[in-house]
Amino acid sequence: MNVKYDRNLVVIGAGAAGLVSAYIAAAVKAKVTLVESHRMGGDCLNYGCVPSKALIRSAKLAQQMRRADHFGLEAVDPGVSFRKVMQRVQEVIARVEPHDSAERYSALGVEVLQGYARIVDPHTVEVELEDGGSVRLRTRAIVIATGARPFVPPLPGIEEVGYVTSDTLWQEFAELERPPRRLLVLGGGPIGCELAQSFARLGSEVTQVEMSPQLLAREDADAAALVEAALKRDGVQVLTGHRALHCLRMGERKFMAVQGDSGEERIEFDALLCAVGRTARLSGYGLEELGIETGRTIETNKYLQTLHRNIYAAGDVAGPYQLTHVSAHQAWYASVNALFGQFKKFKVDYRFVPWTTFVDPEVARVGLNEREAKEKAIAFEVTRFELEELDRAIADGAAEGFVKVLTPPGKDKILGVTIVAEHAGDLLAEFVLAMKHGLGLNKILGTIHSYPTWAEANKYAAGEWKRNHVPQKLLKWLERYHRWMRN
Ligand SMILES: Cc1cc2nc3c(=O)[nH]c(=O)nc-3n(C[C@H](O)[C@H](O)[C@H](O)COP(=O)(O)OP(=O)(O)OC[C@H]3O[C@@H](n4cnc5c(N)ncnc54)[C@H](O)[C@@H]3O)c2cc1C
Ligand SMILES: NC(=O)c1ccc[n+]([C@@H]2O[C@H](COP(=O)([O-])OP(=O)(O)OC[C@H]3O[C@@H](n4cnc5c(N)ncnc54)[C@H](O)[C@@H]3O)[C@@H](O)[C@H]2O)c1
Repeated sequence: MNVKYDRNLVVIGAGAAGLVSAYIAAAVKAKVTLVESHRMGGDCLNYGCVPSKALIRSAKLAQQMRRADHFGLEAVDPGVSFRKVMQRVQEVIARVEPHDSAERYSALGVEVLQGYARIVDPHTVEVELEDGGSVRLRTRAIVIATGARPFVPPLPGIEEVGYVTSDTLWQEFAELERPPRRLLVLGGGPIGCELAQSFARLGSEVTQVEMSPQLLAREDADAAALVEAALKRDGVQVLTGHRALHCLRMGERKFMAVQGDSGEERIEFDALLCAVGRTARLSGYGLEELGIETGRTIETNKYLQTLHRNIYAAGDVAGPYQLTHVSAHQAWYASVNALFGQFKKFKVDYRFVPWTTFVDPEVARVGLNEREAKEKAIAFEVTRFELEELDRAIADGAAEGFVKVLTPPGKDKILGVTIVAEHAGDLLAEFVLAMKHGLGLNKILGTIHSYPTWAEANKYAAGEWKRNHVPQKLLKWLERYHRWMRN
């Protein structure tokens, strides 16, 4: 049978994964349609990375103003107008928006449809258009990039007390002149930590509840301990090892009951922020009807293909990471495999995925940390360089943190790096490049780093490794040689 399609690719969802998938398809001259039901740019631009980083910037400045006396200036009360801070957040979104806009993508050759997409059969996508009516698109391949939404735990009483999530807080708090007086942050992951610190710095009394024994449960204990200390310094009351039980409303007063080692306690709050993870969007657009398997995310093979081999998934809906740059990375595989898979397919490569949590100091990681190396029974050595030794960190008044590198015993190959530092996310890039291209610590040590920069910390970590691995026999021999030269 000779089947004809009107399109090579339909991409559902215009967040990081969908935008990049459509971009690549258009760049290689495929006929591609991108469907978005809500806002172009998805979570990252509208509710995630961009607004949170804009808020973090204002919060950091407020804290620096309070600490100005550490720099020989007069410490001042920043006099926060929260409404203006939130206005700036929206301005930042507006500045970034054109990068993800329908106009830009149309100009790149992508057909952009505003509407809700549903997969009717493996080659047909029906779109309920925003401005009325619907269209049916016949396509060779589909990329599902529908993202994730905040998970709200089914705690008894939570609906009665009310809550915000990363999806709603930007709107709900927009008009507040002051940030909520008592903010309860549920969750000690990246969202909880970034926002708890920011709100504390902007003037809220923040209590953060996390059921794991440490914040940022995926990171090593030494990194998490520095984050906890930093949050506490900013006034956050950190309750790790505490599980939320239920919420309670008494008139205007709102409480959460939490269970810790020392029993149950009640925390009173004015606003509750739920940051206990994000769940993939899996229903309402055809997955069930087509029998596409889902667990926490859409199940795919290593080529990002679903059960139906012409339907691919990328981004938060595919997992296992929930990061913008991983969504973009997966998008390359999904779109290239969808368009050229009949010639060659590529397995998605997760070996060198970096990530940064933008607390102050930042926590950045690539590859293994100690916790994972132990879990996987991988032999490793640890090399640490402390930032209190770094000239630039001292000059900047931020000499707190470390660069920690894991290597196989006796070898300079980099297995993984954790950095806790003011600019950890940027510092990490050198190690990501090194790991990706098989460069060891000797190569980093042999590279000139300008003085005085934060990047020197990477070189000093490599230097630390070298010092610990100088062959002792050779040193003894050199000592004898120099003695002989003196005589
Ligand atoms: C507060 C916060 C801070 C974050 N900070 C960072 C950070 O600093 N760095 C980082 O890397 N990541 C960060 N993230 C995570 C990052 O935002 C996500 O990993 C990323 O946005 C995922 O992109 P995506 O394309 O998979 O999904 P999304 O951005 O969620 O896009 C999916 C899109 O699909 C649309 N859609 C869904 N169903 C349909 C349908 N049936 N028809 C049409 N359209 C549909 C949705 O409307 C949505 O726009 C943060 C997230 C949050 C919440
Ligand atoms: N800088 C970044 O890259 C960045 C920033 C924000 C978000 N993100 C992405 O968004 C994802 C979601 O972030 P998140 O912080 O919402 O989720 P998360 O899953 O990373 O962390 C949620 C935390 O909430 C805790 N928790 C769950 N239920 C609880 C309960 N009932 N009581 C107490 N604690 C409870 C969990 O133990 C966990 O530590 C992240 O995994 C990340 O991929 C990335």
